[in-house]
Amino acid sequence: MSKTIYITSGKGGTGKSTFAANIGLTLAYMGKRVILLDMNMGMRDLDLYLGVQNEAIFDVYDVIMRTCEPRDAIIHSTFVDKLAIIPAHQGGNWIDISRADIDELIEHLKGEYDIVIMDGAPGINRAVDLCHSSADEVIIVTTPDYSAIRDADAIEDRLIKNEIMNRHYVLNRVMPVSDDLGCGPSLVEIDLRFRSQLLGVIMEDENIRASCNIGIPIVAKRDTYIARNFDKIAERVIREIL
Ligand SMILES: Nc1ncnc2c1ncn2[C@@H]1O[C@H](COP(=O)(O)OP(=O)(O)OP(=O)(O)O)[C@@H](O)[C@H]1O
Repeated sequence: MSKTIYITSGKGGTGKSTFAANIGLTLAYMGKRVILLDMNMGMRDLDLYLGVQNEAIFDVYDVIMRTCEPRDAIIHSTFVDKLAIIPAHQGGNWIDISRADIDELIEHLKGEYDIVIMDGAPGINRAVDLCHSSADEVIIVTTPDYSAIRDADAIEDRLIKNEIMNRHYVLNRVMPVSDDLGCGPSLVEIDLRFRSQLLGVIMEDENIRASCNIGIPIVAKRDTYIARNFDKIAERVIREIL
């Protein structure tokens, strides 16, 4: 059965799009048919991270506004044929979009893909409310900073209020030294605070930042510790979410 995952965060820049691109590609390498929807209207990055920015003609907003058919906006990844993406609009207006519009698009895509991954906007806003209600599962991406965790708490509160019970979180940009220096919360402290299940931990790594800049997701390099870590996270997605 096909599933929809919504990726969100409290604070901006925690690594949602980086995570979406890499987990999407990893799941596609594992044989799943995956489509990534960039729902961060006006702030699109996912097409850049997958190196398809020059192929984008139509986008999610065009599909929802019926300017084009979904197939016209779908871009196929060059890394593996089971991965596709619909980019976000550079402008667009969430006021024009209803929950029914998003549900209709997702239902259509679920007919052709095993997993629909929505890469969302940070913070609490109309976009988040509309998208997370249409998802089977929400993944919160946070960094191990007190500010990011406090903002992630606020997102969790909102999800709980809206009765979104299927929730995981990913801890991204972890630097081992911060524990030793006592200048950040420990992983145990963070896990105790979350009311969602831990899906995975990703280290701060310059190679991840560089891979975003060149449009080649880091997991495309299969023989790295980062690709092996994403394999483990993807196996957990398959076991606990799909
Ligand atoms: N584990 C990591 N190690 C190093 N750099 C990272 C890591 N994860 C993400 N980054 C970098 O952090 C920056 C922000 O990442 P990204 O765009 O994925 O965040 P985002 O949460 O989607 O942002 P926004 O809230 O604006 O949508 C990018 O430059 C990315 O390369």
